[in-house]
Amino acid sequence: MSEYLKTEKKSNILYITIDRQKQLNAINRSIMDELTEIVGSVKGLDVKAVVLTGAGEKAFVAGGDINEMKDKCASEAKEFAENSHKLIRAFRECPLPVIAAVNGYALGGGFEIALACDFIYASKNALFGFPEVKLGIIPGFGGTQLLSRVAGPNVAKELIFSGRFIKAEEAAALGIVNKVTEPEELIAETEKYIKEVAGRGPLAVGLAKQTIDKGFNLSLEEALTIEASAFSILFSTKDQKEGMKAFFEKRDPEFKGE
Ligand SMILES: C/C=C/C(=O)SCCNC(=O)CCNC(=O)[C@H](O)C(C)(C)COP(=O)(O)OP(=O)(O)OC[C@H]1O[C@@H](n2cnc3c(N)ncnc32)[C@H](O)[C@@H]1OP(=O)(O)O
Repeated sequence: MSEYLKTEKKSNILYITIDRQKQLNAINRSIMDELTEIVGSVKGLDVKAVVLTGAGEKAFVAGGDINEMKDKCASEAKEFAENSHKLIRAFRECPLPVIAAVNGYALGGGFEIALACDFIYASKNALFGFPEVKLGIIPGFGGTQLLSRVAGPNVAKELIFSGRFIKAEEAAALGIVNKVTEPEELIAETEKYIKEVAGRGPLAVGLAKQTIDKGFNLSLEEALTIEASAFSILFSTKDQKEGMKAFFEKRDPEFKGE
């Protein structure tokens, strides 16, 4: 594994920490590829959620590695951007909730990988922005599309055209961040949420994620078809029988993910 990626399994959670603090956790190609591989292989692990975070207090990720990008020609840049999109797909296909716990700078590619997660919890000291236009480029790890989908094209245009940084509270007001915490409470608050989800039916959580993501860009009619199909699949699981039985027996369900 890359010296810049740390993984730890703790209380039902897989923590992935980007740890390249001298460069404010800027991500290069090998970090991106390994991150994609790790997220793509969580299925076999006995965990309920994935938390992606940055080491240290200063940055989540201060962007794609500018040093690595500076001499690329157009075709190399295209390949680089397309490769990074594999990470977005890996996050989407992961059957578990993937939460970005953002501390400090989440800029450019860092903001993009946070947006590629299911949602973002951020500490008060987090700063989000797309400074790419200051470098003469645009976001290329999916940011133009992901931010538009999360906060609307008008917000995406305002932030991307200017390269302006926004604080966690403003990002929350725009619907980009789900929760703002004190810096020292970021991980504890994220864990509190995951503890809540851990008691729910894992197949239901995974299918809810897929249904929301798949349906989001379709017409309402097409999306409702996907929902009906996912809903019906759950009725052939033991978890559904257990969940409803437990309701009438006035006890907590014991889901097995079957
Ligand atoms: C498709 C994706 C595209 C992209 O993501 S493009 C990149 C988008 N991100 C940026 O443009 C942000 C670049 N970084 C900054 O503007 C600044 O940093 C900060 C405002 C985040 C922090 O400033 P300060 O506190 O003064 O720290 P410092 O001395 O600039 O940074 C510490 C070291 O970290 C390196 N570094 C920071 N960000 C990146 C990066 N994105 N790529 C490569 N290196 C980076 C610096 O160069 C420096 O290194 P040294 O100590 O050797 O001078």
